[in-house]
Amino acid sequence: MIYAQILAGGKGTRMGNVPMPKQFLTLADKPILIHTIEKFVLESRFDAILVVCPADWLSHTQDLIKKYISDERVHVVTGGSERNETLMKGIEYIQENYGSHDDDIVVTHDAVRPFITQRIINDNIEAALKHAAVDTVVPAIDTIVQGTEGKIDDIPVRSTMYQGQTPQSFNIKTLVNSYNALTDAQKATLSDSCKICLLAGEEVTMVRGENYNFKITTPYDLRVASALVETRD
Ligand SMILES: Nc1ccn([C@@H]2O[C@H](COP(=O)(O)OP(=O)(O)OP(=O)(O)O)[C@@H](O)[C@H]2O)c(=O)n1
Ligand SMILES: O=P(O)(O)OC[C@@H](O)[C@@H](O)[C@@H](O)CO
Repeated sequence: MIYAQILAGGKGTRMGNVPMPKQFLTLADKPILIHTIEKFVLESRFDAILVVCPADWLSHTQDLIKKYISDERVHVVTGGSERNETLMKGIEYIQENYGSHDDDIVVTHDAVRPFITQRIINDNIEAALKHAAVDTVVPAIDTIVQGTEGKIDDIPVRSTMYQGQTPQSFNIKTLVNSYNALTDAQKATLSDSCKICLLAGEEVTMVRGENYNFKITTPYDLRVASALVETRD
């Protein structure tokens, strides 16, 4: 089975003083989350598409999906307090409702990356059918500087540096086994999901992202996203 999981369980604190978590803010004519779901329902190979949202936004999310999306594969699930807890809640839902098979894969995506393309989704599915873990990346444009307490520790060779995006896609069994093998201290250091597998010693394959597949994190990002939507319409 091939699943999609759209991670929409965050609060969007870096978006500042807005009335709702950023995934529900309007971009052009509809919520950011809906733009993202629309890209996923176009892919017919998904058996189910989970939208994992904050507990107190469950009925709002269900109402939005009723209004904008008519696809029976879409299900709304309650997320967790950390991003990877949200991911694992979605996996629990999959295993409880559809069972567990060795070749099951999941394509996970940030709800707040609405400019994902069909090419990126397709490349993730193809790669995850062959490899246990897959990340979507773009080559670093700026030089990456590593530092602590105001001083540079290292300036890695830029040609080996990438910026991680989503989707991040996994063989579900590998993901669950890797997550269960981590200590709480390791879990606390994670800023993405591919590192779950990396820390567990699994190989993680890269597929090409796009610069416009950026994450809407700050008010600046929302302005850029609004400008992009307008020029595309
Ligand atoms: N407990 C969480 C935290 C985050 N996310 C999702 O992960 C994606 C990327 O995370 P990020 O941009 O960090 O979102 P927030 O955690 O909402 O933002 P912030 O860190 O500014 O509060 C978002 O779609 C967000 O909804 C999630 O599903 N569950
Ligand atoms: O660290 P942040 O909370 O900004 O983002 C967490 C994830 O969303 C992020 O790691 C993926 O989008 C990959 O970059």
